[in-house]
Amino acid sequence: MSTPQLVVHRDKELMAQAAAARLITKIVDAQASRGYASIVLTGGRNGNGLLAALAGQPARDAIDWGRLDLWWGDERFLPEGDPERNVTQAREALLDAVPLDPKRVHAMPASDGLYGADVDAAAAGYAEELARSAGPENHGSVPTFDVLMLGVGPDTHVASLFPELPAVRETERTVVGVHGAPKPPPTRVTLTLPAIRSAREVWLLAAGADKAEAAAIALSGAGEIQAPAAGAQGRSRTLWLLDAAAASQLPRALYPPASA
Ligand SMILES: O=C1O[C@H](COP(=O)(O)O)[C@@H](O)[C@H](O)[C@H]1O
Repeated sequence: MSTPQLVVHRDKELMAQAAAARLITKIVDAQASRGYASIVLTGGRNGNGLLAALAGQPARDAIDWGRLDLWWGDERFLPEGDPERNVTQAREALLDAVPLDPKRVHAMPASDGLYGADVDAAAAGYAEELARSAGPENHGSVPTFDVLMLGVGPDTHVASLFPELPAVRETERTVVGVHGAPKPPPTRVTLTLPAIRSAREVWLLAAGADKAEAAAIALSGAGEIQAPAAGAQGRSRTLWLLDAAAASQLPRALYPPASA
């Protein structure tokens, strides 16, 4: 696993713009080298902020949207089209405005979908969908994600892995149902830490003063059961993208030499 690298931006607007530019470059590079890119989206304020910033960048046209696989790190288990669903918010922020191939947009199941209200069956179904897209080099579990993005909650949760809940302890399955999440809605679907750690690059997005304590805890050697963000690492790179407010409680030793 990779050691976390930090980039601190002046404020959340600049962070969203810079992260969007970084993502465009990653996608274009992956498409140039192997024909397609595979990205995992996150919900929450920072994830949606990045997508909205990307929607406004002229360089978005450099992406071949039809050769982009989109997956989700987690989903709030609600009916299709519910405004609180991460996919609904992502569609509004960006996805409805670009020519994606619908077959490559892998939304997590809704609570009125194929699996009805059975969140554990929905999680198993998404795990199967991931496995079907995996190649031999992936050992049959999940495809190679070029970039997997995660918002960081004020309690250090990432995806729907909340401190101390069973999902963050999962070591075998790639996707699980979450019951009793402390943040509404209580029922969710989430990738597990093993699935997250299969990504080439993991980017953690944290902007705002309410994320400062979480960032400091996760980056100061906390355990992943107590601080799930601490366990989110990519195989090649783990990148924390912060604004100054979210970085304000970091130990000085961690502060990156060049901040923008
Ligand atoms: O509920 C969720 O929260 C986290 C963090 O959201 P934020 O608004 O505090 O940035 C998000 O990453 C996750 O996808 C979402 O389901």
